[in-house]
Amino acid sequence: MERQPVASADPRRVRQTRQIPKEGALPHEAHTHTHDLAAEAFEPPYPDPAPALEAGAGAVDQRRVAAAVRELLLAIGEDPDRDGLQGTPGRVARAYAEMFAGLHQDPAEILGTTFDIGHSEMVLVKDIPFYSTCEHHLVPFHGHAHVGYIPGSDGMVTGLSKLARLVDLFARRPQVQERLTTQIVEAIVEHLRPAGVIVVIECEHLCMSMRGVRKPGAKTVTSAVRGQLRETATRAEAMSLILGR
Ligand SMILES: Nc1nc2c(ncn2[C@@H]2O[C@H](COP(=O)(O)OP(=O)(O)OP(=O)(O)O)[C@@H](O)[C@H]2O)c(=O)[nH]1
Ligand SMILES: [Zn+2]
Repeated sequence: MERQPVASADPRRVRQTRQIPKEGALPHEAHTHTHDLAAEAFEPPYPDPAPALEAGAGAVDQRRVAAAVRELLLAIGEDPDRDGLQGTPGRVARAYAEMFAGLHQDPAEILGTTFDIGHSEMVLVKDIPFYSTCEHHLVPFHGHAHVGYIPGSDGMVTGLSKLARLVDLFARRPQVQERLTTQIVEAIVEHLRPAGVIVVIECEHLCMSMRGVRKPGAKTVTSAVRGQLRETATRAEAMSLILGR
């Protein structure tokens, strides 16, 4: 399979990697390297840039991510050259390419598939699982999205899977839950021109569970509503469908 081009590495990073001080280095850094650290940072196993799993992944500079992860490991007092960590910068780079692919995707491409079936009642896809990354701590937040809309007067609907793809597109970015919620709503308003839209998101934020305030299980619920779904009766119908498990 043909690999996606990866943006060229920033030469400043190469120099920076070369200048890792040896004097005063931690004990694990004391052993002699028989090869250039910079070259090592850009060769397999760090990184072996992943083929783009999906649109957008190829636009993440995996070589630069790998070099940064190597620095991060050194900064926390680890030895990036020990068994077990040698492939880690490359792995993280490949994972980040996937986790942040949404930065480089266009919602218009997802919502371009529409069908004129003359449907004018609410369509709701609920319990869409997703994983995102908290932009404050770069740890995951995850949960479920519920996406509903009432088609516009032209009766145009989109494919059901496209609503789930739209959630992933915005989730695969450094995010806060509130922005994730409104971006999904705004994309549907812009591209489907519906009569109404509702998005409800329920999440657990690992930055609140595993560190900091340490409240595992606490759920954050956000909603964004536009058009006819702001009206009391239609909103209540949508909420009862969402909450009815
Ligand atoms: N509104 C909002 N806040 C978030 C989200 N994700 C994380 N946060 C919060 O961002 C805040 C960052 O607060 P800071 O005081 O700058 O960072 P901190 O010292 O690490 O805060 P603590 O998490 O309380 O330890 C925290 O209260 C997080 O709970 C989100 O999606 N939306
Ligand atoms: Zn956080």
